[in-house]
Amino acid sequence: MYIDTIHDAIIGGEDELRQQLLEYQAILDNASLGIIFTRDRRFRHCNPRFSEMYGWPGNELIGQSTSIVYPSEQAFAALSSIAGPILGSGQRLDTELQMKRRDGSLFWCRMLGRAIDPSDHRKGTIFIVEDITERKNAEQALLRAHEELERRVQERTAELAMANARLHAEIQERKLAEQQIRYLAQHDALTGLPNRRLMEDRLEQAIEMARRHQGRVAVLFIDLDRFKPINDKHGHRVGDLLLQATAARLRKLLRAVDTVSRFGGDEFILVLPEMQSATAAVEAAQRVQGALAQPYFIEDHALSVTPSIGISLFPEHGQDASLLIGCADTAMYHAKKAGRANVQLFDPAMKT
Ligand SMILES: Nc1nc2c(ncn2[C@@H]2O[C@H](COP(=O)(O)OP(=O)(O)OP(=O)(O)O)[C@@H](O)[C@H]2O)c(=O)[nH]1
Repeated sequence: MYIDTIHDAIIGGEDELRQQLLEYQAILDNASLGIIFTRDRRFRHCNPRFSEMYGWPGNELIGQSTSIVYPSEQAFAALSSIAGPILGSGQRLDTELQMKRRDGSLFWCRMLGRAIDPSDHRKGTIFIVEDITERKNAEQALLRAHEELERRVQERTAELAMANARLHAEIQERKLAEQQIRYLAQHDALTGLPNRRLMEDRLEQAIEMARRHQGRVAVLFIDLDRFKPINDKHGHRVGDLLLQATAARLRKLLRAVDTVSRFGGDEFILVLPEMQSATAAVEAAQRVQGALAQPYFIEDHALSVTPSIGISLFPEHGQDASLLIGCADTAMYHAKKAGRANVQLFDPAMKT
């Protein structure tokens, strides 16, 4: 069909020119890319591949406005505003855009354009068009797959962060539980004071330290006098409150290095490291006695209870915790025998 046009265009019938035109025509007819010539934004010429790509058979596009293959007037205007300056300056237009087939369906194109003579736009423009729908679809599928992957990674990261937070919380809970168990194993439930086991540990440590520095440790064994009648008269509950109040008073008297513990029942043991002398230990015991002898006001009852206190000293009375506790107990027993409410320093003669 294009052959006729070329025949018409050949004036003079020079064989060489005719041959050249036939060759160009063959290129256009067989190109796998769509090729068009436009002038004044109208189709002047389009090759079979272009007609096939856009669904316009034969010469139907020739003479029509090029806007007919754009999805909308706006899309056409947008492309024109980009293409105008590029083509006018002699550069090659290279763009990707959606175009419209005759049946209204859209497809993706790569469009290359160049003015035939940039200095004279009336000479028209040549456009080469490639259908890149498959590549675009593949790109979009890849993009969607990438987005999906990104979403899953984020989801998984969030899940892991939550699992991590749960794990941390569990570890924290377990640590707290362990701390609580350790605390309960080392403290007296009623008064919150260190229990016998913890006191013995601390006493061993104090002995070790004193041994290294040629120091002295005092052990004060305190037993409340006639505590049983308070229980009997006011009830066990008041007795408990009195034991708690006693513990609070003892705590107040002590230095940071000292340990006050509940040994059991109405018995308390004080471990006083860094003791200068036996006299200093006796004075400390007397201060304890004075503080405990003050009346207690518990649930409208004014209660008085005195302590009997026995003292032993490291290194004079024993080399380990159990010996020192035994000596302090013996001294306390002597305080009871001496009429209660007094302080006794251990003397080996007490054991005989
Ligand atoms: N309320 C209360 N009483 C307790 C607790 N533990 C032991 N007791 C009581 O404390 C009393 C201790 O009595 P003892 O030390 O033997 O005798 P006491 O009456 O203090 O007399 P002396 O020590 O000889 O002066 C007993 O009646 C125990 O039942 C406790 O946790 N709470």
